[in-house]
Order: sequence, then structure tokens, then C-alpha cells
Amino acid sequence: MSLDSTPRVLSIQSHVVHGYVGNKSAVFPLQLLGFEVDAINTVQFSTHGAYPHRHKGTILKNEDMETIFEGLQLNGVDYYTHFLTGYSMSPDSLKKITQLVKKLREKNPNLIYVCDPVMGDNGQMYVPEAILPIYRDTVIPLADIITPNQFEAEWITGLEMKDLAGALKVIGALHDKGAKTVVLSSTILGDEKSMISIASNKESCYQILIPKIDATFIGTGDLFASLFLAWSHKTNNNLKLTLEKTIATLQHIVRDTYEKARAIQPTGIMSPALLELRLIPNKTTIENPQITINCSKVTYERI
Ligand SMILES: Nc1ncnc2c1ncn2[C@@H]1O[C@H](COP(=O)(O)OP(=O)(O)O)[C@@H](O)[C@H]1O
Ligand SMILES: Cc1ncc(COP(=O)(O)O)c(CN)c1O
Repeated sequence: MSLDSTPRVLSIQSHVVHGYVGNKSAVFPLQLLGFEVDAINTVQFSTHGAYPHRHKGTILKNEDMETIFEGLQLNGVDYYTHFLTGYSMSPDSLKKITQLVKKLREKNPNLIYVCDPVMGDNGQMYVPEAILPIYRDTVIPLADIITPNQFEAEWITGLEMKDLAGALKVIGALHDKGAKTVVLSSTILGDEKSMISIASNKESCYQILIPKIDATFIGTGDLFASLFLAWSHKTNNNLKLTLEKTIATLQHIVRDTYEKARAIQPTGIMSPALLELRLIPNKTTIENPQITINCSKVTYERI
């Protein structure tokens, strides 16, 4: 049983010493929004993988993940309202996560499992390919909410999306695999200048159009998943408001990050270090995002 009504998240993601991806991107916003967060780090790397000297550091062994969880169980602090998973490096660690979902649900049958199937972006995998079938066949069927980007959603379903109708087919296929709420964190459907984020559950489906900034941000997917989790809870599962608040926060942060980086480097491609998400200076936006773009309802038939 929970001691009080405070939402409690177990977040299993990457940790970077410098910068903001994985737990570094997710924990601070969740805490600001009133969540108790227990974090297990799947890796401890110096930086995220887009730096020139990528992925220097250590990977958590499966037996160590097991020992850490056992410690939580033995001490009776393994009650969570939410489970959030992201960057995982091996099929075995994903299998461990599957077991954890089941254990956490034994403790709290109402647990909400939010799975960000972090695999890659822009046509590039950044975890081993053997992870794909485990997400597809084992993990996603257990999830309440999934937040793949376009590339990940296409990989999981084996379907390409070129337009909204294609995206809706992919969403339908992901629902069919068992995911109750499917959110495409970003898609590019024809128009290279805008991104579309789409959220769908049993009752409704919404899309939101985002002006694309000409830069590559890392950690935005992890931030997206944590905000979507938080606002789902805080709005009592109001899908439209959750997507609007999530995008409002992200847009403010990516724009501010871009503008501050451009002030330092006025032209040319900016380095990953310059484009680290400015989470801390945007604390008040995370706490109270001002909605500037509204969602529109999408009607489609689930076959
Ligand atoms: N270049 C960009 N311009 C504007 N917004 C962006 C950009 N990159 C990311 N975002 C914001 O971050 C959110 C998540 O980004 P996404 O690219 O899907 O994450 P990832 O690929 O890291 O999983 C998008 O919905 C959007 O709001
Ligand atoms: C260590 C690590 N964790 C997480 C991510 C995921 O980042 P994003 O939110 O942009 O998908 C990356 C991206 N390569 C990474 O290198």
C-alpha cells in the first residue's frame, strides 16, 4: 500500500554524467511536477551517443538490476503508481524489465506502465537490433502508454508512414499489439518543415502540428515520455490536454535551447554540447506550461 497519495515512479533509463538524456532528462521534470522518482540507471555514460567520443562508461549488469530491485522489495519500498522505461542496451535487460512489470503489478494492480521503446532516430539504430523483437512481442503488449518516435514505430510494426493515413495504420497496429495509449512523439509526414505528434487511446485520437527547428536535439524523446506520464496523471487522463501540455513544454525548451545556442554560434551546424536541453533554466515552464498550439481531433476507424 502507498503511504499517501503522492504519485511514485520507478524510472529505468540511461544516466549521463554530462547533459540531458534518459533519467537526466526525465527525473527533474517529474520531480518538479510532484512525483517521487526512484531511478535505476541502465548505463552510466559520460555523454549521450551523438558526441564524437560516444558512449564511454559502464552498462548495468542484469544481475545488478535484479539485486537493486530485490533491495527495494526487501525494504518494502517497491510500491509504485507508475513505471517508466527508456534506453536499454540488451535484450536480456528488456526481459528483466518484463519481469519487473509483473512484480510491480502484483504490488499495485493499478500500476501504469509507460514504455518509451528507445531504439533510434532518423534511420539509425543506437541500440542492438536484437532488442526489436523483445519490444514488439513482449514489452509493448504489457504497456499502458507507449511513446515511440516515427522511426521506432515503423520498425516495430514493419509499416512505413508517409502521410496521416499511414501513421494511423501504424497506430492501429500498435494498439493491436496491446498498447492501450499510443503516442507518436514526432513524425514527419510529407512537409519537412513541421513535425506532427499523434496520441490515440480507446476513446479518441489527437494530432498536433509542431514547427520544426533546423537542429537535432537529443533527449527530447525521454523528456516527452516523462511529461506525457506526468500530465496524463495530473489531467486525469485527458488525452488532448496531456498532449498540449507536453508539447507546450517541449516547444518552449527546444526553442530556448536553440536561441541560446545560436547566440553563441550564429551560423553552421551546432555541436551536441551546445544543444543540450536547457531544463534547469526552464523550470517554471515545466511547472506551468502555457499552451500555444492546440491539438485537433482525428477520426479514424480502428479495424
Ligand atoms: N527539431 C525540432 N524542432 C521542434 N521540436 C522538436 C525538434 N526535435 C524534437 N522536438 C520536440 O521534441 C518532441 C520529441 O521529439 P522526438 O524527435 O520524437 O524525440 P526522440 O526522437 O528523441 O525520441 C517532439 O514532439 C517535439 O515537440
Ligand atoms: C545514452 C542515451 N540515452 C538516451 C538516448 C535517447 O535520446 P532521445 O530522447 O533523443 O531518444 C540516447 C540517444 N542517443 C542516448 O545516447
